[in-house]
Amino acid sequence: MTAQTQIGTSAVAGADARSAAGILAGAANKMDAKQVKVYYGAKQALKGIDLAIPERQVTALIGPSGCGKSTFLRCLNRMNDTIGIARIEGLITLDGQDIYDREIDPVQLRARVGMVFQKPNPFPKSIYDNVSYGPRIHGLASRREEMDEIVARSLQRAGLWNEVKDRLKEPGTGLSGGQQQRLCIARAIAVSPEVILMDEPCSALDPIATAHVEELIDELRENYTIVIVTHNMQQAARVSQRTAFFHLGDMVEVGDTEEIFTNPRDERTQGYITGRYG
Ligand SMILES: Nc1ncnc2c1ncn2[C@@H]1O[C@H](COP(=O)(O)OP(=O)(O)OP(=O)(O)O)[C@@H](O)[C@H]1O
Repeated sequence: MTAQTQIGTSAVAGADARSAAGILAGAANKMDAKQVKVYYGAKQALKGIDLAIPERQVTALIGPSGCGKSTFLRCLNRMNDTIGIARIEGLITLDGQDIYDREIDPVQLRARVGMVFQKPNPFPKSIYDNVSYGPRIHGLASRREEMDEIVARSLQRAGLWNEVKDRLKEPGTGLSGGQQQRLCIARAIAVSPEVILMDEPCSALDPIATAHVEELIDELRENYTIVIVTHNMQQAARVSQRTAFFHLGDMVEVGDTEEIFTNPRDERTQGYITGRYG
């Protein structure tokens, strides 16, 4: 990252920086973004985002279409590296370590910072193979029984085990949309990530499947740090403890979700959450 030296090591910042970022006392920051700017060619999509991601909480990113939420999310596990014209400046740390450091292998990083996409995207493989794929390439199981154990545990954690335990050899693509999304969550969990990024994970799901995934997100935060992009304000209010409001490439404000929804400081946030625009 080019701007790293100017910015210095912020890492898991001290109490002052933490309170400046609005983080509750006592909650450690799992990730920290300082002055993150993203350009797609000549177009600037993020204008210098400062945002701390507290550990074992759900942080929701909200804001009107095109404001840069997905771009920011993709910075957190270097998915933007795969977009040729994307250029990133600033500093992002995971447990205090610069994730854009030359020493960091993006594949290993993405095992620690997993991602669930908007449209469920199971591989054209069996349910079992969908979940075992990551552990296999990362060498997490040496024997078949160990892999069976990882697959079962991941599907249980994703709330899907009871529905699929008798059909693990069937294709993942044969499941319903909501089940496919939980399969993708199981696949993300299988490599034991520390952070899970979710980009509008319920937008392709019906209300019942959405409720299922929301319950799951609530359970997962016991063990994982979660960042979710959502257009659904009720969803942000239901599942997250922290909410950050993005607007035209800026992060306008961040705070406790309840505070953001009941007492926003900035009139742009207020306009958005009351439906005046977006
Ligand atoms: N791959 C890309 N190439 C060029 N421009 C892009 C690319 N991805 C995003 N952008 C642009 O960057 C800006 C931010 O897009 P981004 O998808 O991050 O916004 P968003 O807030 O997630 O939007 P939405 O809610 O509609 O998904 C937009 O102007 C978008 O057109």
